[in-house]
Amino acid sequence: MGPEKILSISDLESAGSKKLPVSTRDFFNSGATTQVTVRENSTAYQKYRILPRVLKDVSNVSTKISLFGRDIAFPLCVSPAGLQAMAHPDGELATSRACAKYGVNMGISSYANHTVEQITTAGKEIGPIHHIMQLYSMKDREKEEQVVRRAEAAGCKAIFLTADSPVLGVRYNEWRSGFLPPAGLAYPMMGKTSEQIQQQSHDDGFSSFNNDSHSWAVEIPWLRSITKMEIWIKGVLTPEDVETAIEYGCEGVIISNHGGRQLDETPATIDVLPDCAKAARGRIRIHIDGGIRSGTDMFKALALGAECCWVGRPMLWGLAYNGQEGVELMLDIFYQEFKRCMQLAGCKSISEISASSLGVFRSDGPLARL
Ligand SMILES: Cc1cc2nc3c(=O)[nH]c(=O)nc-3n(C[C@H](O)[C@H](O)[C@H](O)COP(=O)(O)O)c2cc1C
Ligand SMILES: CC(C)CC(=O)C(=O)O
Repeated sequence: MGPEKILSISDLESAGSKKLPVSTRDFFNSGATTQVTVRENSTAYQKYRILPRVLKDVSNVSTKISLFGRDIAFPLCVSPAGLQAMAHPDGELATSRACAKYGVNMGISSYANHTVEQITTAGKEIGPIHHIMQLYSMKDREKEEQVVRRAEAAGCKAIFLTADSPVLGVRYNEWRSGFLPPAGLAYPMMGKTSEQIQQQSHDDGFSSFNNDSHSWAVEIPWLRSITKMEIWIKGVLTPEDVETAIEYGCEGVIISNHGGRQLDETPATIDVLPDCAKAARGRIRIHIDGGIRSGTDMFKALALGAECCWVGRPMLWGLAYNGQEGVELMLDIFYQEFKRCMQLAGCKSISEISASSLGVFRSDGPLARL
């Protein structure tokens, strides 16, 4: 595909973004207001440095972790992101096939351009894969219940309840470039078309169907009453909310600020991860997304207490670059970098990655141990 050499996720970002019209590129790549959080999600990783242990036998490294009762190839999955047909006509089908080929799991957005049945089938035709279904609390409870029931029937293992989006973030870049969901696209899980979404007010758009009076006390018991799937909360940034998720019996949380697309000036997810992991004390699964762009970022997130990393935009760049093959390339870059990082840091298995592998820069002083 083209003369470019795509070696890193940053190379893929350039090559994939180049293929997109400006308004689509802005919709995918940018975030809320001044985009402090979008930037910091990635740059915050530079506070941390890896302290390798040397002269260790790393000839047989295992990168596997177990998730939803099955080993996945390495601790990276693809976050639920809507409108993947805008990046490539095959959209979520291509993503699902690439994830299955690579042995990792995939999140399906409620605003996918294909149905949950089509997406899960596309992946399973290639190889073993688990999917999770992302859900917004909706004003239309019947519709919400339908999404949950279809996801469960299609074999999804968990609901990721997106808790950070009672209303949409303030997205100047998108609004300046006049982004509108493209005519002709459908959102079959929501039973909507782009044309119907375009009729909502400009700053509500997609989120006009979300329930802004949602609450822990209503949503979680209701979900439990209608499904046996695991319930995870996506969009947690504080130890307090980790504790609440435990109280409500949730199986996991995604430490996430929605890739900086919702509330700007929330902290980088890597910066709140240690406190959240400490609060969890092993009572709930802690995963993370936002700004993860390399194998060393993944290593740092695991060292600071995450069990698994999820990525959104890198998948969209891969799709835009070359459909399914582009997403496979994205996964391959992360896998090779992560495995090589483990070997060079002297870690033979995931359980050997810990805070003792990291140093941190505090103010202007020398590198400090964690
Ligand atoms: C274009 C786009 C669409 C997204 N759509 C959804 C969505 O429908 N539901 C959701 O919970 N998160 C959505 N997200 C957020 C991702 O699930 C994820 O939290 C975020 O992309 C992670 O940050 P990263 O892109 O820096 O890896 C979307 C993100 C992007 C970039
Ligand atoms: C379907 C949209 C609400 C997706 C999006 O822009 C987001 O979740 O950030």
